[in-house]
Amino acid sequence: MNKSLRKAVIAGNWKMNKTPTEAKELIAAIAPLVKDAGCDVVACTPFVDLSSAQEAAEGTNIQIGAENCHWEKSGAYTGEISADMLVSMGVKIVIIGHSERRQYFGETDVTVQKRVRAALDAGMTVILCVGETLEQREQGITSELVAMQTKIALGGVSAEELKRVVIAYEPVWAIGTGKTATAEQANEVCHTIREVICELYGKASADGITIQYGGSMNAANAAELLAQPDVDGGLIGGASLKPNDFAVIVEAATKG
Ligand SMILES: O=C(CO)COP(=O)(O)O
Repeated sequence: MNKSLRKAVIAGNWKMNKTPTEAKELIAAIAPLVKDAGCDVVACTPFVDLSSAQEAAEGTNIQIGAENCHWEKSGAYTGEISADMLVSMGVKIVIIGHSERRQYFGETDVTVQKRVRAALDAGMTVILCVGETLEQREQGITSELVAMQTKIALGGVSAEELKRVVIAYEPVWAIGTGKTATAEQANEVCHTIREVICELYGKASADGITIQYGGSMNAANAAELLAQPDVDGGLIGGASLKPNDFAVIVEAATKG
């Protein structure tokens, strides 16, 4: 299907950056630069920044999202935040399964699946992250690995629910390293993910799902990555903290 019929989504992942006051300033700086965006624009912020970011985003086309959520609705889970809590404050988008969660906080494919379930049950849209390490790429198992991560994460997700899932392909070796996948590498894996979706849900779902690339996407390389036929957007770390760079990426998605 023609890529232009799919929704392009550029999402910032602020990671553990910015205080609430700084969040407000950053959203205020980004908003005028992206107001004419021809794609969805999202900023996923630390939990403590959500309120101030939402306040600053009011009346703009920027949607505010979270970076994680727990799979239970409530309970004895010290330090955790549930999807219902996010929804109660008007947050409708959440990143699940980011490689930094997998790498540093014991996230597994199974816990990713549980979090996806909880977020969808709460009515949220999920940005599901998958991607291989350098070692896995060198072993030649990228396709199998990414297919497996995708299949497990989406276990039990219906075709209807899938409409609220965006998949972000983020090669671990390209995150925060300045090392970007080539446009061909990015497209190849995004295409593989689309084939997995086709296998699981059929062609209409595969044609309709938004698949992002993430990993050192910046103002200089965004246009080439976003022009690829299977790359429908980006999940942006470092460059999402720089208003002008982020705006250039949004502009590239509008054209791509
Ligand atoms: O992890 C990422 C987005 O989720 C990518 O981070 P960088 O853009 O800083 O490489």
